[in-house]
Amino acid sequence: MQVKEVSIFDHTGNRIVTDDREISVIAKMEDPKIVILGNVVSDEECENLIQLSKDRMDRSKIGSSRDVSEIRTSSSTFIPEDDVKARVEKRIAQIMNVPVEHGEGLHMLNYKPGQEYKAHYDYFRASSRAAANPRISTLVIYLNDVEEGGETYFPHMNLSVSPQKGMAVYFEYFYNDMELNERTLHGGSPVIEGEKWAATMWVRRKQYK
Ligand SMILES: O=C(O)CCC(=O)C(=O)O
Ligand SMILES: [Fe+2]
Repeated sequence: MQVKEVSIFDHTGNRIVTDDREISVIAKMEDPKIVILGNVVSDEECENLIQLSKDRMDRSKIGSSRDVSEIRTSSSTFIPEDDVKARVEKRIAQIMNVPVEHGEGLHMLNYKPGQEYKAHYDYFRASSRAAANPRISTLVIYLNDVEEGGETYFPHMNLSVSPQKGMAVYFEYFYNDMELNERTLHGGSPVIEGEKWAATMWVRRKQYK
């Protein structure tokens, strides 16, 4: 008999009650656990997070050595310390069921039409230095509605999640069965019309900050 792997995401029911907000569980998949969540952040928080990072993204473009990677064509930045960021990160920690110090901090992504994040794993290679404190789970929060494209897709699961303002997708990849981890291959498909703003939280097994 196969023993079921343990998930960190052990919430039951249709709602996750955090200190300051009720998150709704829209859909859930097992092996690997992938959960679609609603009402994760308010419209105002979405706008605040975008505002906080907008200038930084713009600034990063002024630098001449802007990395052009075929894997990730979006622009990105870690958000500076701020009350809204702290509040949202605390809530995320409760949703992801890990101490806030295990999180890497909200990472903002902005995709313009044609920009994408090709299929990848969020976990580190076992041989990498970072693997001493591995990533174990991810939450991608959508901060705006995208007219067309920009889905988060999981090719091995035949699953694609449409970006909707305030919603999020959770997945984890610390399983003993490596095949389950490999199923979390995912990407952000190209934005076709409009633009996409998202915030990612990658979580480590041990304290990170
Ligand atoms: O933009 C997305 O939908 C995916 C983002 C992602 O995979 C990441 O930030 O690691
Ligand atoms: Fe990713």
